[in-house]
Amino acid sequence: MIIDVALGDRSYPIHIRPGLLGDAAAVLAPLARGQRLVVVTDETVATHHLATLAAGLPGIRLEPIVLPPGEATKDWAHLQLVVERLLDLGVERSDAVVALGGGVIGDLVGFACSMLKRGCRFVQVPTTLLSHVDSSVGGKTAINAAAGKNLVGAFYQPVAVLIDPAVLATLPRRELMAGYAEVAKYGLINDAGFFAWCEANGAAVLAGDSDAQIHAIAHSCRAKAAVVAADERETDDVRALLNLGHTFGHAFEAETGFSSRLLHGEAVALGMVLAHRLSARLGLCPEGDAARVTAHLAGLGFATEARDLGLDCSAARLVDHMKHDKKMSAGRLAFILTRGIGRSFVSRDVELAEVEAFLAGELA
Ligand SMILES: O=C(O)C(=O)C[C@@H](O)[C@H](O)[C@H](O)COP(=O)(O)O
Repeated sequence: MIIDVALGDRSYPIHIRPGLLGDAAAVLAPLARGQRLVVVTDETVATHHLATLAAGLPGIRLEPIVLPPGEATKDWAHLQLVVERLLDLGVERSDAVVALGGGVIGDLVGFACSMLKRGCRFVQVPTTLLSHVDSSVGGKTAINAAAGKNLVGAFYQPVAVLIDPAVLATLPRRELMAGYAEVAKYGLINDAGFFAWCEANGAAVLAGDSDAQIHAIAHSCRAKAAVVAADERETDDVRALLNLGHTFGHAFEAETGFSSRLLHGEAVALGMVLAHRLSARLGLCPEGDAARVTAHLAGLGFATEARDLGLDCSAARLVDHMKHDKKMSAGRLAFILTRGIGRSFVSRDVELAEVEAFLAGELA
């Protein structure tokens, strides 16, 4: 299956097929210069998948750059390391660097490629559910800064995305769940029918049912491709909807120091619950819809209560993190709220004092 991300002369295909990782020559061989491909990955992914990728590319020499796994790798030091290695390897603008891994690798490598010689090509080969359905598509590349998540980066599109859903078989359940939060997000943003599908099939996705996983991936990629085609650089209040749950989520992640104590998807799941509850408190969203979101995510095992995270922080401190949000403009935060399931919108009317009072109640 191929889904197009329609962006004029920067359009690219998302290929989705079980087994694709070990059979990628049709897409990757034409991108190899001098029968060589530079692949940036992490230690865990290299163990599981590098040999499979190589086996499907006979006659092509893979030049791996292997980084430590985890969110901490998405920093200045590793960005510099990747850029310097790519320069040492003589990567040219027309070369295509392969980003093999989850969101950390995809975001970091995409950003490195955006600046290498003012831009070389790159291919996303995502290996987690989260990167299949979200971070590999749309060209948001970034590293984290001391002030917050993804605060330094560029919009920079890959030339292709290769998704092999079979790789999910080796993904720990916790990582699968983190990705599932972003799947459910597409239903909550603007597709109540898909959220109903998630309620019926979410457990199957997490149990490894391949038909359910492929449906979830393909539906999510189509949804994200449509949003990105409509508002590539988040200027028209369309792409910003993909940040549903992220304003709360990024604040929680900042509070844990972007550690594995709280995965991005776990933070987003809780953030989506809170966005619905805050919307209900503001009289925008039916209480029943907020309760339905909580029930679905809690039923799958997500933490849906901020107080259960065991964070030793005040509501004021979380709101301070939110002040670094990229959606701040003229001192006001663009917050993704909702009028109900599938009815999210961008609001600039939310007072941070109101958010703080709401969070204080959630943390108590
Ligand atoms: O692609 C986008 O646009 C998104 O907002 C998708 C998000 O799910 C993703 O986590 C993104 O990296 C967050 O972006 P940020 O700009 O809020 O840091």
